Amino acid sequence: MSVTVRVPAKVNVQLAVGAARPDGFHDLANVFLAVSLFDEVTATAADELTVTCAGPDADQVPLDRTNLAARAAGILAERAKIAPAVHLHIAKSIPVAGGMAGGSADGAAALLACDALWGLDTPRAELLDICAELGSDVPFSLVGGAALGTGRGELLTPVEAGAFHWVFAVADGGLSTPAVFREFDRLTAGTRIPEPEASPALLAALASGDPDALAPALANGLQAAALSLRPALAKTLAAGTEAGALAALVSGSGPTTAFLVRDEEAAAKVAAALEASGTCRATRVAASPAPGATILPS
Ligand SMILES: C[C@@](CO)(OP(=O)(O)O)[C@H](O)COP(=O)(O)OP(=O)(O)OC[C@H]1O[C@@H](n2ccc(N)nc2=O)[C@H](O)[C@@H]1O
Ligand SMILES: Nc1ncnc2c1ncn2[C@@H]1O[C@H](COP(=O)(O)OP(=O)(O)O)[C@@H](O)[C@H]1O
Repeated sequence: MSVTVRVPAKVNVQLAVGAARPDGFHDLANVFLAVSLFDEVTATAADELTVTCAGPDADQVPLDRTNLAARAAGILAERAKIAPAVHLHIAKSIPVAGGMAGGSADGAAALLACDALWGLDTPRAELLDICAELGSDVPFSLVGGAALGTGRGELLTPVEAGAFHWVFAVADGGLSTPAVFREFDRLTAGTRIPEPEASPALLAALASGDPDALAPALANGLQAAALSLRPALAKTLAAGTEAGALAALVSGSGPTTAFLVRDEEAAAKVAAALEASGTCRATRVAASPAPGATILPS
C-alpha cells in the first residue's frame, strides 16, 4: 500500500528580519505565498526507513536520516511508538537549497503521507507541532495558500491572496540558509534593527490580486545578504526587470530569484528573456496561491 502527497514551493512576498535571538534564530514577519511548483512524496510500507529521490537536482538531496522527509517519518513513528517501517520516494521538482523551501515541503509531505499510511489520524494541531520541530518553514508547507509567519516563521495566521503569476530563475548551486542569516547579522552589526512587522500595504495588495499594487510592496530583508554572498544575482534581477517583470526579488534566502508578472503571456516572455540572458541555469513559470500538502487519490 502507498500514499502520495503533493506539496508546493513558496516565495516570501515580505520577509522582515529582526535581530538575532539568544537561541540563534531571528524573529520574522514572514509573508509566505505557496506557488505551483510541486514535489511529490510517496510513502510505501517497507521493512525499514529508506529514502530515494528522482528529478534533475536529485544528486544534491541527502538520502540519509538528515533528509527532512526521513526526519518527519522518524518523529511521527516515535510519537506513535511504532517502527518507521516506510520507504519514502521524493519526485523532486522544487529547486534544491534555492530559498523555495523544498526540503521543508518534503518534510510536511512525508508527515502527511506516513500519518495516512499508518492510519494514525493525528490531529492537525499535533502535525503542525511536528512541522515546527522539523524547521521554521515546514508548518507553512503543510498549510499552503498564503500566511503570515511570526516567531521564527512557524506561527501562522492565514492571509487573503488573489491570483498572481510568477517566473523563477534557478541559479547554479545553492545558498545555505544559516550562512545567509549570518551575513545579515554581519551587514547589520552596529545598526538598530526594528521589530519585524507585516506591512499593511503589502497585505492589502496581496488580497487585491492587483500585480501593479503588489509589485512595489514586495520586500525581502535577506536580499542584501544573499546578494553580498552571490553578487551575480544582481544581473539576473536586472535581466528580468529589463524583460518587463513588474518586480524582481530574491526568493527567501536565495539564490532562486522571483519575478512578478502580469499574466501567463508576460511570464513566457520574461522566462525566455531570462534564459537568453545567460544569467541563470533554468526558469520555471508558476501561479499563486497554491494549496498546501495534499494526499493524491490512489
Ligand atoms: C529564510 C527562510 C524564509 O522563509 O526560508 P528559505 O528561504 O531558506 O527557504 C526561512 O526563514 C528558513 O526556514 P528553514 O529553512 O525552515 O530554517 P530552519 O531549519 O528552521 O533553520 C535553519 C537555520 O536558519 C537560521 N534561521 C532560520 C529561521 C529564522 N527565523 N531565523 C534564523 O536565524 C538559523 O541559523 C537556523 O539554524
Ligand atoms: N528533502 C530534501 N530536499 C532537499 N534538500 C534537503 C531535503 N532534506 C534535507 N535537505 C537539505 O536541506 C538543504 C536546504 O535545502 P532546501 O530546503 O531545498 O532549501 P532552502 O532551505 O533554501 O529552501 C539542502 O542543501 C539539503 O542538504
